[in-house]
Amino acid sequence: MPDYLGLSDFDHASAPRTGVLLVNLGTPDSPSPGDVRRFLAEFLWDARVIESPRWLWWLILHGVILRIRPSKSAHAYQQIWTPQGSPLLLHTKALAVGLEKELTERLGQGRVVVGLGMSYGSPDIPGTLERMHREGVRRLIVLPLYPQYSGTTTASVFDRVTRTLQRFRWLPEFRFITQYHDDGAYIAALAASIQAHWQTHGRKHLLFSFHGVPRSYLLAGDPYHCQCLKTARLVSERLGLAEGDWSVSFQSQVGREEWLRPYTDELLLRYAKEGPKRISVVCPGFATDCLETLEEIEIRNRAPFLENGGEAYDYIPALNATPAHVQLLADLTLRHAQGWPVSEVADPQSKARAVRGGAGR
Ligand SMILES: C=CC1=C(C)c2cc3[nH]c(cc4nc(cc5[nH]c(cc1n2)c(C)c5CCC(=O)O)C(CCC(=O)O)=C4C)c(C)c3C=C
Ligand SMILES: [Fe+2]
Ligand SMILES: [Fe+2]
Repeated sequence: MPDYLGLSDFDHASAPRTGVLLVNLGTPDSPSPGDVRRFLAEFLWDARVIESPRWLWWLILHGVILRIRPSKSAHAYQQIWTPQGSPLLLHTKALAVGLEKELTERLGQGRVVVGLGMSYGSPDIPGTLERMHREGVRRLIVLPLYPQYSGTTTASVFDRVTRTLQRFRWLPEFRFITQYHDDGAYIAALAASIQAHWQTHGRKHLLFSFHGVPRSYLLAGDPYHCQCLKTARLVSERLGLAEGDWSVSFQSQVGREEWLRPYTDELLLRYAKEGPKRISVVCPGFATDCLETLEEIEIRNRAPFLENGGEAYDYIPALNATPAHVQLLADLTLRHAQGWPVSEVADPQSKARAVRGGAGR
């Protein structure tokens, strides 16, 4: 018999609340090889991330990758780990706290709950959704923190959320934000953060580096590549950049398959030798700083660039929990909540009815 999750102690006088589930990729519990291995085993087993035939991929993953990669990645994580934990988790938590505060100021105390879930690792999506359900969330907006849609990330969030909701007896109304790559406030926030960075560090050639995906996913219809290019173009236009002042590349390739090109590390080496020799790198696809920005971009790519003829290299931080980021996500969320009675209050009569006549709602 199915055992659906229900609320047998439901308080009929409680007001329905709107919930926002913020989702990010996830991160290991610690930078130890064991914890990194557990994280990679979950992440890289996701068929949205690696589309190879399951049996073949299982052999490669367990026979090769999980024997080699965890210690290499653990070393990288150790370089960016903070006393409070993983940067990705810290920034995403701060963003969730900021968003709940902002939405509470706009909608009123107790109307909205912001939960945080990670696709892989903790806090996990099922645990957070169950908590939000118990806290009275009857309308749910899921906001994956991926401005550009990709099957590898956004759709993976959808799979996890809907798999969890399939176990619920009482489903919330449900909206899912698939992307915000050309949202005006997102573009403006990126442009303002680049402008502010240049005011202190000087203006340079702007390289937009996005996380890569296998090129075969683009050819199969994933819109990610187009959305990355559009984000970069809109930010450049907003900054008033000329064509030669900016470029786009893709980072973090894994394996031997062809990924989206040009590759960030190769392009930087070419720029170091041939120019432009003064570069600012920005990574608009990452809502928060993480291993891929702090280790790969800020640390790992710097020395090869400067040792091969590059003259200046800076990394412009992600939007993280800045007020501009909180505001734009609050605007985005409320736009997607349109038509919902977010100011709905508890029905004072309903408890009496419930006590007298059973389920009186
Ligand atoms: C192997 C396939 C991978 C695909 C496809 C992929 C797509 C993808 N990833 C992000 C965002 C992040 N990825 C991060 C780490 C990371 N990514 C992969 C592999 C793929 N990503 C690996 C193996 C790792 C772990 C680190 C490593 O071993 O290199 C992170 C950072 C996590 C952290 O803890 O800080 C993010 C964020 C996007 C946006 C994306 C496709 C669009
Ligand atoms: Fe990744
Ligand atoms: Fe395209």
